[in-house]
Amino acid sequence: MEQDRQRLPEGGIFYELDRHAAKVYIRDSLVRLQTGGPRPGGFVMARPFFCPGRTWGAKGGFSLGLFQIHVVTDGQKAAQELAEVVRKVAQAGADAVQLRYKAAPALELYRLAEQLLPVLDGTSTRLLINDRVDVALAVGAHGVHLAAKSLPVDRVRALLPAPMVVGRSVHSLEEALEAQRSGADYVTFGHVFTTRSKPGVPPRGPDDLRRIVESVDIPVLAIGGITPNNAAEAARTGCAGVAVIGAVMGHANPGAALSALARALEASGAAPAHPFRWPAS
Ligand SMILES: Cc1ncc(COP(=O)(O)OP(=O)(O)O)c(N)n1
Ligand SMILES: Cc1ncsc1CCOP(=O)(O)O
Ligand SMILES: [Mg+2]
Repeated sequence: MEQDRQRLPEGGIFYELDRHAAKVYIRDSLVRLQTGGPRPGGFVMARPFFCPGRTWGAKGGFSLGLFQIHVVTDGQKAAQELAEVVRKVAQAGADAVQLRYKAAPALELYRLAEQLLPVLDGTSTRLLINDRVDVALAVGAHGVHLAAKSLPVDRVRALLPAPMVVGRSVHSLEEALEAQRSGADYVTFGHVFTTRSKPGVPPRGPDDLRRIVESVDIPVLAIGGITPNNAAEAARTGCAGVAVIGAVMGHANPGAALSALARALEASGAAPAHPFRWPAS
């Protein structure tokens, strides 16, 4: 942040930040304001590139970058193609890529993760590993996402250093409360909307998502059938963001798909009830 500073004639300092640094700065400042933490050191101005004519902040809609977008891999892509998609979504500002490849042996998952970490270098996108705590630790990922049949959250929390996050998929209020009691940093609830990943299974819907958001004190991500068309509806439940497979991994232009989701979340005018906070690494 230091290298691009200029003193303004009006007083104050102008920092030209790249897109990721700006997003992280704005988001952290807003979280601090929302949660009563120390106030940000500077006045933050954001140019609303996606919403011309709208002045953010005027009506409490200043929520740029508060919503998480986690891209979950679909386990179908070859390593080279996966790395390319990950590069694109990281450049577009994805908060996390979750490597989910349930059929892969540990070594294959490890090699994939090892290949993805340098792709994320210099971006604000974190790497999470689905289920395999050993792989997450061995490769130095930013955290682990636990499934219903994964190891218990409290045992995993005890194994991982504090900067590594532990997330857990939940499918009911009881599971969400249990995950919170056990020390999960966040939970994911779904499937919220109809999704090809769960053919024939009725979605749980945004009302159930809202009940969970209102019952726990940790961030809740929405998953299942999330697209730019329904992301705002999810955001209005107070969830902390979304996790997606198809809308991004299945898109011909994953970067553009990620940006479309981000625009839809921000344009909802909603803010997370419990914003997601990544530990300092
Ligand atoms: C962020 C996120 N949320 C939910 C899931 C789904 O979890 P899954 O790996 O399918 O595990 P269970 O549904 O069996 O608990 C995910 N992978 N990521
Ligand atoms: C892994 C998982 N868990 C609940 S829904 C889902 C799949 C989400 O995929 P999509 O974003 O394509 O609906
Ligand atoms: Mg599942």
